[in-house]
Amino acid sequence: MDSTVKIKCSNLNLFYGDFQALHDVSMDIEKGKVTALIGPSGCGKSTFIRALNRMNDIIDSVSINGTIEYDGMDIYSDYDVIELRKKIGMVFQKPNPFPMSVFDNVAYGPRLHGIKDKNRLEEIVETSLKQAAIWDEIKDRLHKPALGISGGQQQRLCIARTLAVNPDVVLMDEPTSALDPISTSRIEDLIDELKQKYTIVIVTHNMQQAGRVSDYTAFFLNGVIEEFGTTEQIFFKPENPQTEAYISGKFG
Ligand SMILES: Nc1ncnc2c1ncn2[C@@H]1O[C@H](COP(=O)(O)OP(=O)(O)OP(=O)(O)O)[C@@H](O)[C@H]1O
Repeated sequence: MDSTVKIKCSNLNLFYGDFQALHDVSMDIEKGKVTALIGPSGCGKSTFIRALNRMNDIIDSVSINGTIEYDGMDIYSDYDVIELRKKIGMVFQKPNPFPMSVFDNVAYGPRLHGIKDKNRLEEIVETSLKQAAIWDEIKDRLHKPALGISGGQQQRLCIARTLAVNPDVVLMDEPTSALDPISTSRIEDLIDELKQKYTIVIVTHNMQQAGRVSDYTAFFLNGVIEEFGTTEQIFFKPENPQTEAYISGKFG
């Protein structure tokens, strides 16, 4: 496998019962870059991003064929799902902190993976909150309930919680759709910083956001990748008329 490819998806078909939600999807996700998934509602973006860390496994009706390789290993046959989700973390559309303190939210994953030493946990919590650009705002409220902080802070806390288990890839499914413009802009700045260390895949409905944060963009339509390329090419020189129509706001 090409060493710049972090995740290689080949001829992926995904079904919910009889309904086929993804058709023959192939995509190379490049290491250390941000890849945006765009397309109208119901075109399969969330289904695809959830396939990358096997979040669809929890849905009984789902069946999949094709392959997804992460660092050259098949995620469906070579990985234990817990280990896979540690390496490929996920941030959801709505901030979903656990009903516990800020500290315990971030320490949750490391504890689950066997870290018990108090000093080590404190170190991880601080580093993760710093990486998620929320430490300064929250450092005096570490032992307060996470549900009591603002929505934008909760989403950065959820990013910190994802980073605390030292992932390699971070999947973000519309991470700013529930946030105000200032919180959105903070998360976008954060994505820019995080890509120095992580490979990021982001689903977004916001075209400006895709343009601002991503290096590569995939345009999905009816469960098919209509076009995939550098964000610059997709936005300024789309080859497919459907991509052009979507980007210029003619549908979706
Ligand atoms: N659990 C499920 N069971 C059955 N069908 C589903 C399930 N989840 C999604 N689908 C269907 O699969 C298709 C793709 O849905 P998906 O959520 O992946 O689209 P999307 O592009 O992320 O949409 P949106 O932008 O609205 O979030 C849709 O037709 C949807 O109704």
